Amino acid sequence: MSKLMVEQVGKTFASGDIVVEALSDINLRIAEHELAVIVGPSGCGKSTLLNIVAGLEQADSGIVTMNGRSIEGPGADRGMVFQSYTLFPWLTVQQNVEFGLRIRGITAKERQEIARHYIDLVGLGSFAATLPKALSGGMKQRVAIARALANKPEMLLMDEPFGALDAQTRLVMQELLLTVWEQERTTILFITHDIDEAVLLADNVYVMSRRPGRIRNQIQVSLPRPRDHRATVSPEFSTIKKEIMEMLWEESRTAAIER
Ligand SMILES: Nc1ncnc2c1ncn2[C@@H]1O[C@H](COP(=O)(O)OP(=O)(O)OP(=O)(O)O)[C@@H](O)[C@H]1O
Repeated sequence: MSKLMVEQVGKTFASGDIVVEALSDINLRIAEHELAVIVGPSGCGKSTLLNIVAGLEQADSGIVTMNGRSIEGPGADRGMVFQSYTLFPWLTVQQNVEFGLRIRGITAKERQEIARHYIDLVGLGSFAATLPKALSGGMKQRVAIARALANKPEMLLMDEPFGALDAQTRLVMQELLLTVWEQERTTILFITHDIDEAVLLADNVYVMSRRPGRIRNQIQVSLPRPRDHRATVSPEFSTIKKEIMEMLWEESRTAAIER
């Protein structure tokens, strides 16, 4: 059984006279422990799909299940990391990471230990007592990842988490995510515009069509693991990247002709 099943999902937004069909007949199956990456033209409905899986939006049609159970709303079983930094500015790194555990009533000792583990895992061991304002963008996203993982989610949902970072930091964060995933093996659904990022991270890249978004292709990335940035110079990497670029280019070109 798939960890996540999205079957024939559709979503239309209507505000006043404006009706936008964001998603149409989306079908997606993500396996347990899979690192799944979604790419697609701008506005094709990637965030809408992720928000439906997160339970923040409701699909108009179709079914979304995790572990065979229907997703009805947000839950601690799905951790989210967004592009924008979402830390509580008045809480230290440690307190931010402990936040969800505190809400769930985990004892002080236990949540300190759990938080410490994840803070160390993302390489922020010496910043536990620091407030977010003293952290760089990359460090804030490390805290966001640690905070999401501390709740031991069944799945991590990541919407362009490195999109606001400079190229160098982004690379460091991609490698960090790969290391974290190798250790924790949490199932990840990750959205990006960056094809290099998609190929470097993914077990499978799901390419969406232009709006209304559908899953156009699934491309398996069988580059050896563990991976780091050196994988990006291999001939296999270039071949997969080219294949995805051509699909996306085709989508953009058709959209331009129809406009
Ligand atoms: N709450 C909303 N109300 C009305 N329209 C919306 C809403 N959310 C999304 N849309 C529309 O649905 C379409 C898909 O948006 P979505 O943000 O999911 O796309 P995306 O692929 O994530 O875009 P991008 O790559 O540019 O971030 C867009 O046309 C957007 O304007």
